[in-house]
Amino acid sequence: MIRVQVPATTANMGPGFDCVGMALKLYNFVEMEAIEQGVVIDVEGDGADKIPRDKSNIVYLAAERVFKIVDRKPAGLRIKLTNNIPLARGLGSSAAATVGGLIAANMLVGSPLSEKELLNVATAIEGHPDNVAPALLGGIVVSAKEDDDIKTVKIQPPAGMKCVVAIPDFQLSTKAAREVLPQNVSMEDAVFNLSRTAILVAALMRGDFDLLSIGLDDRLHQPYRANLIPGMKKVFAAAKLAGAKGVALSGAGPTLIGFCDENIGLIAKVMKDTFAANGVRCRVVELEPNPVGATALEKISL
Ligand SMILES: Nc1ncnc2c1ncn2[C@@H]1O[C@H](COP(=O)(O)OP(=O)(O)OP(=O)(O)O)[C@@H](O)[C@H]1O
Ligand SMILES: N[C@@H](CCO)C(=O)O
Repeated sequence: MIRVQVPATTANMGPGFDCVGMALKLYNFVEMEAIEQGVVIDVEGDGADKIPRDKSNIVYLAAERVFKIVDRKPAGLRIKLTNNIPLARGLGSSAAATVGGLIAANMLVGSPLSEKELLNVATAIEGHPDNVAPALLGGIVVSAKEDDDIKTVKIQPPAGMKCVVAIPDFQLSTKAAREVLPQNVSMEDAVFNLSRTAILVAALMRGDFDLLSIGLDDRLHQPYRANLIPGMKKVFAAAKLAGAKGVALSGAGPTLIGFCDENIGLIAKVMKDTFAANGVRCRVVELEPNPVGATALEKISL
């Protein structure tokens, strides 16, 4: 039986749309074993009542992808999912499921695929690398797609960086949050995001939290998604007033994330209160950046 732990991730980090993401210390677990026949899927935890237990399950689909690539397949498969990452909230639940399925299936057939190959397959499944790369590699990962090959640069999260996430009680699928984005953007907005992404990466590498305020600014996706998340701009403003060094939409939302080095309790409170004042109930959780990516916890040969 294979057991894999996969971290949650916060993608984009403001301007780094589809190319920057960071792993967080919150985990899903994927267990997988070969059985004599059939497909058995058990799900516990977040979304257990919503996640399919048949061959449309994305963990199963990821496993099938590996079996097809390596042309080796167990007769039957048992999968158990234990989920702590909230579903469709912007914390990389689908990336964790995909990465967990790929790693477990690869191990089940003797690990023929390298980490790099798994990353390329994971990105092909997800459509963009910003969640799957940090889910697999840990830390903060900047990714660039070169055809089907993903180039990555991993940055260790700066010492002392803390995160607070405000997770609304409604779901927002990535698909829906991408449908509101424009097909084209102006040169001015493109340059705005280029400069902010460069500053973001410099700030993270230097551990310069004061640069985060400008480095998390974005014009490519957050302004368009604001209408889907009541109170988003007000929560951003309140968190900054309370001491957050920067704030962003986590992934495709609706979760909002604040970055700080102090005052985390106050920032968490104002984010929750400001969401509530705008009619959104949310759960606020303090989460640390995670230097470590997906990890195989044990491999037991039966
Ligand atoms: N553990 C899981 N097992 C099977 N399917 C899952 C699992 N976790 C998520 N999913 C599927 O992925 C969907 C959510 O993916 P989506 O990309 O919309 O959001 P997200 O990954 O949580 O957020 P984001 O990509 O913005 O960080 C769920 O509705 C479900 O269909
Ligand atoms: N970069 C993606 C992350 C969510 O999957 C987006 O913002 O749509």
